[in-house]
Amino acid sequence: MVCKNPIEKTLPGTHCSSKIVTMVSSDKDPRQEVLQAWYMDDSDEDQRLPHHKEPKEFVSFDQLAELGVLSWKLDADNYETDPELKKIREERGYTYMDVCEVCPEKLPNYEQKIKSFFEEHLHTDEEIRFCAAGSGYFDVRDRNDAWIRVWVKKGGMIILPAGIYHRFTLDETNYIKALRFFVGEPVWTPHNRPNDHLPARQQYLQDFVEKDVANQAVNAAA
Ligand SMILES: CSCCC(=O)/C(O)=C/O
Ligand SMILES: [Fe+2]
Ligand code: NI
Repeated sequence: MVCKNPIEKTLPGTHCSSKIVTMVSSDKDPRQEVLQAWYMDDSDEDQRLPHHKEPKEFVSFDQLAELGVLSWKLDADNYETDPELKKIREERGYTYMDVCEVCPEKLPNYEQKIKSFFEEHLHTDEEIRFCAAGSGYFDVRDRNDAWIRVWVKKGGMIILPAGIYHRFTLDETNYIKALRFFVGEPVWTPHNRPNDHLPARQQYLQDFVEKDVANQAVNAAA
C-alpha cells in the first residue's frame, strides 16, 4: 500500500504544539473513475440496465487481470497525443486504429449490429477498445461461466484476450465512441458460442483457466 499525504491533526484539548501525524492512504486506483466491474443478476430485463446482483458484488481489476482482461485510464480529450496510449500501442504492436460510434445515426445496420454485439462470442484476436466518449458494457465470462459486467466510460481502455467469451451492449445513455486497435489488418469476425474447438479458445483455456486450476491445486497441497 502506498501512503502519501501526511495530514497534521491537532489533538483536542491539547496545546497546538501537540500534534499527531496521520498517514492517509491515497491508493485509490484511478481506473475506478472510468471502469467498474460486477457480477450480473440472472434477469432478462433490458440489457442496457446495470443488472447488479442484490447485494452488489463488485469485481476487482486484479480479478479481471486473472481472466486476461486488462484496463487503463487514459486521457480521452487528448488521445491523439497521449504518451501513455502511444506507449501501449508501441509495446503491443497496435498498428491499426479506427473510430466506432455506436448510435443509429453513425453505425450502418444499427439494429442488426446491436443484436450481434450482444450475442455471446469470441474473437481469434484481442478486442481492444478505448472509450473516447459515452459509455457501454463489455460482459465477460469468468472461469465458472458467470457473467461479469465491465462498465467502460470516457477515458477507460479495455483489452479482452483472444478466445474469451464476451458480448457488448450500450448502457442507458445509448451512445459510445470507441477507438478500436489491432495488430495489422483488422479482423472483427465474431465466433458465436459454442466455438470451443478454435485454437484461440483452446489457448485461452490453457493460459487463463487451466493455469489457475493448477495453481489452486498447488496452493491446496502446500
Ligand atoms: C464499442 S465497439 C463495438 C462492440 C464490438 O466491436 C465488439 O466486438 C463487441 O464484442
Ligand atoms: Fe466483439
Ligand atoms: Ni467482441
